[in-house]
Amino acid sequence: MSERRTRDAHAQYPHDAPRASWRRIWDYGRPHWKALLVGGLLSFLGGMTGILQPLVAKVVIEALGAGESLVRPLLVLTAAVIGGALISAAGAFVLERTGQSVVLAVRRQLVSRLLRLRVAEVDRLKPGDLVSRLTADTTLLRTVATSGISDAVTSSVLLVAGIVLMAVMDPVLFGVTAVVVVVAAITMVAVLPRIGRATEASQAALGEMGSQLERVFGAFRTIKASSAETVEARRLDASARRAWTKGVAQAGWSAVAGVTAWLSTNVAFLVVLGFGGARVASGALEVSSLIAFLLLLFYLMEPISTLVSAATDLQSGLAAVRRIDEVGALEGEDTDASEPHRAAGAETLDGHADAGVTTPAGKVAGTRHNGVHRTPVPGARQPARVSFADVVFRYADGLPLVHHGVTFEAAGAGLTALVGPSGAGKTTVFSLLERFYDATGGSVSVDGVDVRDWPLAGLRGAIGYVEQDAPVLDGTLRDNLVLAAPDATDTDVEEVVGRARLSELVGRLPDGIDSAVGHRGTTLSGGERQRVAIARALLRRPRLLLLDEATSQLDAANEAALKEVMLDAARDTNVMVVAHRLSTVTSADRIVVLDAGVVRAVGTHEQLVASDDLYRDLAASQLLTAS
Ligand SMILES: Nc1ncnc2c1ncn2[C@@H]1O[C@H](COP(=O)(O)OP(=O)(O)OP(=O)(O)O)[C@@H](O)[C@H]1O
Repeated sequence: MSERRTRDAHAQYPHDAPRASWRRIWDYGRPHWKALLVGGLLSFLGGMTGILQPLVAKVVIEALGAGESLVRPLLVLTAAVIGGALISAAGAFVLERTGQSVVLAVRRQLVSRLLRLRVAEVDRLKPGDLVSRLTADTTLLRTVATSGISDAVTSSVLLVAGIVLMAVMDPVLFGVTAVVVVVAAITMVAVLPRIGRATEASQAALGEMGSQLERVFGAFRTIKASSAETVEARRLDASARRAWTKGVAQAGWSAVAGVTAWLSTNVAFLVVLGFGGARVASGALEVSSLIAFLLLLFYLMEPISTLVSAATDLQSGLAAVRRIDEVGALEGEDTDASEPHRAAGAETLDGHADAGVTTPAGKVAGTRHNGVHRTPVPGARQPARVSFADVVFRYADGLPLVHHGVTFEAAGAGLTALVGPSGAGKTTVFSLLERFYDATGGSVSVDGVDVRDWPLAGLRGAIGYVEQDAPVLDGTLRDNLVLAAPDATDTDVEEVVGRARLSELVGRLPDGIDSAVGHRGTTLSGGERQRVAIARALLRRPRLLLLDEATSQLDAANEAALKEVMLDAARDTNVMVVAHRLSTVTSADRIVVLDAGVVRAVGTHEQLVASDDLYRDLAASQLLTAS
């Protein structure tokens, strides 16, 4: 059951995601190799002082037997103990600091990657799971990519040094020890991969819990209103239990690894004591040599247990790396989308009135897009020309077609309304223009150039988009307004606040435009959120303004006022609206009637009332007649 769940979680990610390997963990540590080397060396030196102690102890015992002064060897021993502790502590700090740096670097990479994912990818993934990959999985990497690596290396070196010393000291006793250690090593090889698998399943269960939480808090009021707290708590509890079960399995296997290491050294200790004792009794071995051998074995316990926990951590790290790399294998957008808004605006504000001079990807002759952003020319802003030519589209393989060959033009300034029944594919038209998705067939073009040939930043910089549910982000009202136009001046903001009829709201809020609006704008009404979203889009001074049901929650007075704003904007901007309320669109310059993924008619309100049955029915159902 849980195996299946883990597989389900992976099924959303590409199958060609790289399999994590030890080398992959090293990839994370490599940029910090100098710090790793210093930290590793310090830890190694600290460990070496420990391993030298049996040799010094041998000297002390021999000095005791010979009646010599113990002061010197004891001073050396004390210096070795204190010095070793200090050196080990310094090494641990350097490694821990490096670990934090590794996590920071991975988180930065992941954040940048996540924000550049294609909308299509994010639409099908669970945000809670992505968040857990960014937080919990990167945290797992912290110790692994640094102290994990250095512990594995230093403990191995110490172990080898100890083994050589033991073999030199007494080959017979070493042979006895080796038998025990080999048995333990075989057990380890069987146990360690299970720790990795259990960790991965446990992390996946955590991610699932994050998704459930995100689901609950995304619709908290609905859950309350549906009295669904208990049911939802049960679902969350089930995820928590799965995480617990996997965590316990991981702890169980780690315990097996730990006890194997402990038993092997202790059994070896006892065997050496018995066997060595007999050899001392028979006169084949000096007492001091037996004590030194036993002490050496004793001191090797630490590198052995460190090696085991490093191997355990590395297995957990592999699990984390697999989950992080799965995000890396998701499809991202063209990197140019990260260009600053100003740069994007500069290009698009130049104005591309003439066909052929627009050069989004340098494909069309004329003014080349060569990375030099010309200063915007006031008044030179030209409305965008939009054209859909036989566009065929489905959201994903296996899903039905949404557009079956959509063709229409919306060229230049003016108001174009997309109307039609629910599910006809109106919002999808906007998603294709913004390149959230790419057409399966046909061509979507802006200014005569296929949107796929535009630099993304340039394309999106030309568009102001108000989504259907007018999202408002946590932050202040000002943060929300300048989101798409960070360089807007106070005067610009004030002007747009007035145009979007937000002045009264700003006057009422305790800190005016700098008041916090709460998570998802919960302190605002639905209509206020829509006006904020419209103001945000207007502030960008777009050449193409897309409004998806942008006035659906406004009262009559505000709707009428924003209709004026829309018509005003349409004088020098290509404004496209999706509206169910035909009152919003009667004055549109052109109305495109979409039905079941095809354009069935284009015309003005009067023309369509006269010529198109579906439009006439839509108009009649809203008590509208041609004026
Ligand atoms: N992300 C998506 N993944 C899969 N299918 C989707 C996705 N978004 C929309 N659809 C489907 O595509 C079809 C068209 O959706 P679209 O949102 O474009 O319709 P619409 O005309 O805007 O509808 P409405 O007026 O109800 O908003 C619908 O059948 C919808 O279920």
